[in-house]
Amino acid sequence: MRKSEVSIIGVPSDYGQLRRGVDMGPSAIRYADVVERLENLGYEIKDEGDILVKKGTVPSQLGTNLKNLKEVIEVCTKLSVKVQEVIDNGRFPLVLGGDHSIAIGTLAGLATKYKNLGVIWYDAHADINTPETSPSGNIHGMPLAVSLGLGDNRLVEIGGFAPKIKPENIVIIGARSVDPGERELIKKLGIKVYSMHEIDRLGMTKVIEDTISYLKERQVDGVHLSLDLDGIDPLYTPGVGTAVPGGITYRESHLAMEMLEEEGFITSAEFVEVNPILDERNKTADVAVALMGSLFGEKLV
Ligand SMILES: NC(=[NH2+])NCCC[C@H](N)C(=O)O
Ligand SMILES: [Mn+2]
Ligand SMILES: [Mn+2]
Repeated sequence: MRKSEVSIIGVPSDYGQLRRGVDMGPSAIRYADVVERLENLGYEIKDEGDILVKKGTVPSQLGTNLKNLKEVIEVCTKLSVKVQEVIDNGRFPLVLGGDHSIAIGTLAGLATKYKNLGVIWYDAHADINTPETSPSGNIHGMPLAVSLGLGDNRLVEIGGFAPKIKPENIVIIGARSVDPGERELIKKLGIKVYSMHEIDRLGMTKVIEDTISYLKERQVDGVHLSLDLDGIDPLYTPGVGTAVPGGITYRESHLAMEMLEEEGFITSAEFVEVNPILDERNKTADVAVALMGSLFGEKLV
């Protein structure tokens, strides 16, 4: 990790999907002692509090099939400004979700600072649906597409410019539930995917080694880790809204985080989709914080 000053940004939004409770993710992660965990590793932690997310609004679709579009735009716009501010202050942004739609805001903020940003998308899903291909209308299934400049213009134009990222700078790890339209787009754009098949065949060590050299070849000027807790097998992280069996193990995930830390090129991170209502005794938030420990250099000896 390059920076020793870390800012935690909570984003208590559940507007990107329809299962209530994921808005309590930031509280659950704080309750799992994220601040203490990282402080013990020698980091200077500033909890920036939560982005203001208006609750109890009447859901508006603004004439599309996208659910809660207006709310998602509001949240992501505020988040993008906050992320920029944190980077301007020379700090590492650590974003706590919230559902995965918030990545639209995180990436919009990052893209104002990094012109050739690499993105590691650790997830059971590809989250690269457009309004045309989405089976659900849920915006948490769309953040990669939006950040590539595809989809509803009001999302694409958040921050006033598009696209935020390049297809060749994305690596998806852990995919095992990909919609037909997403598959087509991934092929068309040539996006690098390590699905569960490749993780099984190559092993996580090789997957992360290859990911690192792939992104280095692209000469990225920063690497954002977007970690959806549903990338991990629901045995370990049951508290997620769209669980898919057959996922990455707890050990493999720690290994991945440790290897990324050793390389030292992760420049921002977000941990999303922790839903305490669906969880068992805060298990999923505990895993999230344990993985953050490894990502920030926790070692046994
Ligand atoms: N971030 C997530 N958990 N995304 C799940 C997306 C599920 C499905 N592909 C959809 O578009 O609705
Ligand atoms: Mn997912
Ligand atoms: Mn996701």
